[in-house]
Amino acid sequence: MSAKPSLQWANEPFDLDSKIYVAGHRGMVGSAIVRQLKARGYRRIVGRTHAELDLTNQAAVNRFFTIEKPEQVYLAAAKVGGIHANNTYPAEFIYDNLMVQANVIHAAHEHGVRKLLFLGSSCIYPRLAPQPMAEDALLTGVLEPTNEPYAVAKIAGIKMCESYNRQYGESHGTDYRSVMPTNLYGPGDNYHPTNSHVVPALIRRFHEAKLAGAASVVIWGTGMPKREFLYVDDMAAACLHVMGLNKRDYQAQTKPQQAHINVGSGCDIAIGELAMLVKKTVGYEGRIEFDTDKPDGAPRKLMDSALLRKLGWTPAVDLQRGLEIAYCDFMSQQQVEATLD
Ligand SMILES: NC(=O)C1=CN([C@@H]2O[C@H](COP(=O)(O)OP(=O)(O)OC[C@H]3O[C@@H](n4cnc5c(N)ncnc54)[C@H](OP(=O)(O)O)[C@@H]3O)[C@@H](O)[C@H]2O)C=CC1
Ligand SMILES: C[C@H]1O[C@H](OP(=O)(O)OP(=O)(O)OC[C@H]2O[C@@H](n3cnc4c(=O)[nH]c(N)nc43)[C@H](O)[C@@H]2O)[C@@H](O)[C@@H](O)C1=O
Repeated sequence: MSAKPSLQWANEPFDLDSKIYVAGHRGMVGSAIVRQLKARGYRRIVGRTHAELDLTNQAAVNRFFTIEKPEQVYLAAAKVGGIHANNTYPAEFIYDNLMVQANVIHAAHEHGVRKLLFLGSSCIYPRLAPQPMAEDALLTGVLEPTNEPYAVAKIAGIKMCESYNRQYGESHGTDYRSVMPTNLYGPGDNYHPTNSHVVPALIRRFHEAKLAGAASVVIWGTGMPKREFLYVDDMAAACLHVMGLNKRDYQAQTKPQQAHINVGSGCDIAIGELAMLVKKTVGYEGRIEFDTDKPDGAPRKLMDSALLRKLGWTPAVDLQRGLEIAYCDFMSQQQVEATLD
């Protein structure tokens, strides 16, 4: 076994022998976090699939922590979906997310985990928050109704991290942080035709229209809302960056007790323009139509990620390049599915 570096406890994430639990390690973000951890030489990464460990089951989560004894936790497991899924299954979105995060965060505390990273979402901010949305916009207004249950669960997750830091920071060294990702996309995304987010949904729809020779493709809503997109490997790099920040440096930049920090690309784009970009990436030549009976959701969700930039993180993959990689990923998933048929 290699010797542990003689760093202060706040730098423990750099101990490559530290045992790290990535909850949701097969999801889009969780698998990207695992790729980054492995690339940086971390040797002891543990994960469980949903079938192996249902994180809504408190007793099972406690058993897992007792057996595995992780030293750090990345909490990337959640009930996730786009505007239609959030609007159609609100009970599942609030129940599953509250249970998963309450069980994992509390079990982490009970089992002596000092470093935990919780993944929230940009939808925690009010529907009409001033743009770009800074961290202190939290709890200043009314939420977007299509995803309010999910947003309320995510706000509870942030407040759990802050509360455990407040109560146990001094006595136990508890240092739980939260990152608020903007809309993400990339390898490992969910390409479901209706329950997915806009980027994977449009990749599938334009691809299928190209194959079918369809004259037009329908985009939900007016095409006017603006969204900020971030490539998933940039998100994973941000997660490791935030986990690795020295506690003193982190707290010097954030407000007392504030545990959440925004992660965005800094650029947003109207959904109509995004549709044009995906159309070009896929090579579809027909028309685009808009179904205005479908919800638009929030008019704009651009995050102010200045804090994280100041702390040394910058994204590397722009939207055009990211969409090309995502389309290749979709094609390879299609090939795997065809092989399994
Ligand atoms: N995708 C996006 O655009 C955004 C995502 N986020 C947040 O990022 C995080 C990761 O999202 P993403 O990777 O996209 O989501 P995915 O749906 O790709 O992955 C979610 C993971 O959670 C696991 N999971 C869900 N429910 C349970 C459960 N009850 N027990 C055990 N495991 C469970 C799934 O396991 P299995 O695969 O085994 O079913 C899956 O691995 C989430 O917290 C999400 O809210 C935030 C903003 C935007
Ligand atoms: C990440 C974020 O994701 C969800 O919020 P959202 O930002 O509204 O995400 P979305 O990707 O589903 O939609 C973005 C925009 O795109 C439009 N749109 C057009 N055509 C399709 C389409 O075919 N599918 C989808 N999903 N949207 C479409 C759609 O009408 C909307 O205007 C949250 O519920 C919550 O989960 C959350 O945190």
